[in-house]
Amino acid sequence: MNDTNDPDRLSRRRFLTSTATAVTIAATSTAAAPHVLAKTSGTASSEADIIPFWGSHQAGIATPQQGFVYFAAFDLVTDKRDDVIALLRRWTEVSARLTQGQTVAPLTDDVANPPVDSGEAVGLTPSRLTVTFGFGPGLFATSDGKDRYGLNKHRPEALVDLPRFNGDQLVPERTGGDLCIQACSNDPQVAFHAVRQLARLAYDAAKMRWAQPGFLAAQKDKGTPRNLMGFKDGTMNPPINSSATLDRYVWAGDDAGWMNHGSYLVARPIRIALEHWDRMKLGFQEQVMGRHKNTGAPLGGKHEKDALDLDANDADGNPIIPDNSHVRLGAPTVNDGAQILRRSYSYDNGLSFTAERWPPWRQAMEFDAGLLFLCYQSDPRTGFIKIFDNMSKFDMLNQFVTHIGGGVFACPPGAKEGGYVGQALFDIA
Ligand SMILES: C=CC1=C(C)c2cc3[nH]c(cc4nc(cc5[nH]c(cc1n2)c(C)c5CCC(=O)O)C(CCC(=O)O)=C4C)c(C)c3C=C
Ligand SMILES: [Fe+2]
Repeated sequence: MNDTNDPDRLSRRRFLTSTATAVTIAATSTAAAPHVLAKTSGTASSEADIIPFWGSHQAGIATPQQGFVYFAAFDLVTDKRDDVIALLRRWTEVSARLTQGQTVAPLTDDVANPPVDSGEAVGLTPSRLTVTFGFGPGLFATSDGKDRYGLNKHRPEALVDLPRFNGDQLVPERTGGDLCIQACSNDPQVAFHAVRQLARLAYDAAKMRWAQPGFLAAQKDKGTPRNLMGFKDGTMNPPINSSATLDRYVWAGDDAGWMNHGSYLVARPIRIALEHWDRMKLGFQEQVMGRHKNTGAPLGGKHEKDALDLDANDADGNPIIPDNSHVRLGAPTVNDGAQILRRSYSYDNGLSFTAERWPPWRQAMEFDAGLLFLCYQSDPRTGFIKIFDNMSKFDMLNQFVTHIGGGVFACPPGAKEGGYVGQALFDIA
């Protein structure tokens, strides 16, 4: 297809000319939102619907979790460093607009060209849209002895390739990626729209590799949301309103060079054998998790926020919170103090044919559903890897869950207005 007939190229040209003048975004409210908002309605963007895009940290990490995510990983298909820079600039400018409730570029009446924006978010509020970018190991790789983008020596030490964990069944088509985008919003159509526009604007520089939408139901009492296993999930997350805690466990520090104020994301789609889980007795489900299902309290406790008593034994001398329960294996005290900021979403991909691995060895269409596990940390070696190494070997939960893909990504610091996400990396290199 020649340049004149390729609609993507035409809209790229129009996009580049229109954004040269169009993008000036004012900083807006920083008002804190309650955890997981219900979907908002109305057409006018109010300050409460807008999360500032520009800032020292990228939004979407220590931001109160929105109701929906659309996560996508991309492969870079260009061999030119300048194309990567242009892509990141374009993605940054457009994301800043979308998070303010604007279209990709001002809409026009030009009927001779594809629209500059696909349009499904027109009339919707941004609903606290955040767009968060990450860089996978492939951005820093060498290929055929050639440093792909001249970034090899700037690959952060913390951006390690994840080891193969016990039980991993990673599908290549749902694993890895040179770049990733996590779009979160209280409106699923807004989150989808954001990734759709950015994927389109990647043109010949990057192609989508895998994607996963997810949801997180708001509780009526604004309490901790429940995952598809029916348990409150997120109770013991480090508090996002404590900057000292975030500095310690989530943000990369002064010694991280261009990643200072950034964070590392580990993303893992985890399929849950819901049909199998639903046949388990309530008492056993609670032993697996180490918490009561109804209240979310740790076994032996009464209230959700009660501290785990890992030393408490029952009358027979057995630990009340079992040795191989999920929460014991995740607790900081058994992981040299390790903590991660979990930002996971349930997912539902419909049904798929499944041959069960347990009696009565049913073969049937089953829910292809689970948890898109997303966690942020200052260093995956002392965060996810430290905790999950043990979990993957001993956790009773492993009878019900399978890690089927994922990746690790360095999420750079936030961009200054007029700059682009990841600029500090390209400016030094
Ligand atoms: C480090 C990796 C972890 C994976 C993978 C993981 C998967 C996973 N978790 C749940 C449900 C719950 N997790 C809970 C607590 C919890 N989970 C992890 C880590 C991983 N989970 C940690 C570090 C913790 C906190 C432990 C603690 O400090 O007590 C809970 C309990 C409530 C809570 O604190 O959030 C639930 C429920 C599922 C279903 C799942 C995979 C599908
Ligand atoms: Fe967990």
